[in-house]
Amino acid sequence: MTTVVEPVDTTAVAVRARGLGKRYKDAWALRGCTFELPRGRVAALVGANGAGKTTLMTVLAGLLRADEGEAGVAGRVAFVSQDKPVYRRFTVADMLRLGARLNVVWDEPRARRWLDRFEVPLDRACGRLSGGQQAQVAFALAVGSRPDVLMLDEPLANLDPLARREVTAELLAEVDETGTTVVLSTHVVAELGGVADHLLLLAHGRLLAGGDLDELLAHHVSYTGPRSEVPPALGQVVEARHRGNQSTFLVRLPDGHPRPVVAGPWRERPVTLEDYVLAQLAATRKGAAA
Ligand SMILES: Nc1ncnc2c1ncn2[C@@H]1O[C@H](COP(=O)(O)OP(=O)(O)OP(=O)(O)O)[C@@H](O)[C@H]1O
Repeated sequence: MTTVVEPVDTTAVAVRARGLGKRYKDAWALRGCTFELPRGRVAALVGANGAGKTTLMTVLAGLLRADEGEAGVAGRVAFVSQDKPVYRRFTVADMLRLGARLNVVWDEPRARRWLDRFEVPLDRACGRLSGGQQAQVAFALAVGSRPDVLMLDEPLANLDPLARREVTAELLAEVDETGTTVVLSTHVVAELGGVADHLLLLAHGRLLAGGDLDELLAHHVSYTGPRSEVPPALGQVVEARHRGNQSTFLVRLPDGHPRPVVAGPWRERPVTLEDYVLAQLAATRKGAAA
């Protein structure tokens, strides 16, 4: 089977995958992956360990050949891998010079601004920087290359809580300023609220859910009430939790029905990204064990 990673020619779509699959020897790490990511979005790529996130990003970035299906990316891609490679003997300033030589497009002030923002010393050898500072060098090189699509594999790992918040804020500023599309894989789902506006959820190499985050969350609701085997309204139960006399259900509302109104003692609350992702991950883990 042939796999093509080719430029996407529509103006609205930044990344497209059609039936994308990748296997390592006989084991499929990614299978039947189909989605379109509109331009200018920040997509959270989430899934359990081994779900296929790194494989998907590496294939989309054109660094790994897929075994089936097609992938397309509009424009230039920058990919910051999980290990955030920097040359240990090079100073940060050397890395900037390298960025200028290796990239077709290079925006030095943009890269320097990122390093200044996170107080990374330009004259220090990368091997003498902390893990978080090395990550900042890798991000600075990526944003300096002015990509159309920026792929970040676990950008928040190694960063302290304040740096995590600041990095996500900077990424949003990048998107606003340049229209860059961002795909970021992460396990730190709680910190993506207000950052990601699109979700790609992988489980066992398959795309379990994908699409506009607001739309997806608006189709789900959480009910808490007296212990019960069933929720108080129609819908597909994504997750049921029972503790003592209390039950909590995360429910996907049926399409084409008006939103149900539930009466006391049941309480209804909107579903957050973290609720949704944790419920989906728990469901796939139970499914796998069954
Ligand atoms: N080079 C490789 N050779 C063989 N199998 C691999 C290789 N790389 C990944 N895999 C397997 O492919 C599957 C998907 O791995 P991948 O690294 O894409 O997952 P991930 O979602 O990024 O995981 P994590 O959250 O732990 O980083 C896993 O089962 C993994 O063991």
